[in-house]
Amino acid sequence: MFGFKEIDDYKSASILNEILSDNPVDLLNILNHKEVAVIGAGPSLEKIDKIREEVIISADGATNYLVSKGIIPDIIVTDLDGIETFPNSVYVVHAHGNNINLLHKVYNMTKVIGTAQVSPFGRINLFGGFTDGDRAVVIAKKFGASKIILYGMDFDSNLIGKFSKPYLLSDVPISWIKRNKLKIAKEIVKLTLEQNL
Ligand SMILES: Nc1ncnc2c1ncn2[C@@H]1O[C@H](COP(=O)(O)OP(=O)(O)OP(=O)(O)O)[C@@H](O)[C@H]1O
Ligand SMILES: Nc1nc2c(c(=O)[nH]1)N=C(CO)CN2
Ligand SMILES: [Mg+2]
Repeated sequence: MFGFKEIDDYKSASILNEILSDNPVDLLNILNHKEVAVIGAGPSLEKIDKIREEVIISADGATNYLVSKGIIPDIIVTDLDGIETFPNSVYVVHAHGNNINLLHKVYNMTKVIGTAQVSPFGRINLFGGFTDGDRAVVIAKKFGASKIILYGMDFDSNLIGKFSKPYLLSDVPISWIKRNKLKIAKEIVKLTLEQNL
């Protein structure tokens, strides 16, 4: 559907594997039995009033807005094209065929877990999920969150939120690719939140 090339996904994952050091981050310790807020970069992001949950996970571009408001996420899930500020959070960095040129951003991070959409190897994990937002939900669920609350997750919107990419000055009409990415994200979030594991 999107024309992503598996060989490029492997290339990106291999480079990330080389960049990462053995630096175990215990996601279970952060997330198990916790109430978790997952923050996306939809247009409603700027309307967030208060985040009451114990743990905050931001999805890529949403991080820039949160940090500008003085909110430092505990965990940042990113494919590197939205994030432009690097607080001392735990990062879950996703390598794929279209972000090889952005992997240098990992040098700005100290606590990093690598993921990719290929079979796991070395320091590369495969937790599931597709976009940064739904992967954040999958991770929260996998590592034992007791409750997951979504903010800025506007899957049916006709707009891409302006914090999605650093170069956007306002919300913009949704592209074909983003609409279809959000469709997949919505389905994964629904199925993940329905799970009673
Ligand atoms: N209307 C929306 N616009 C942008 N993001 C949205 C929207 N609704 C929900 N989101 C969620 O917010 C997350 C963070 O947004 P961002 O655009 O930075 O994500 P991304 O997954 O890195 O996307 P991309 O593939 O464009 O790099 C998305 O992954 C998505 O799950
Ligand atoms: N190669 C490639 N893989 C992806 C991409 C992408 O843009 N390129 N976007 C994703 C969800 O945002 C998930 N996976
Ligand atoms: Mg991104």
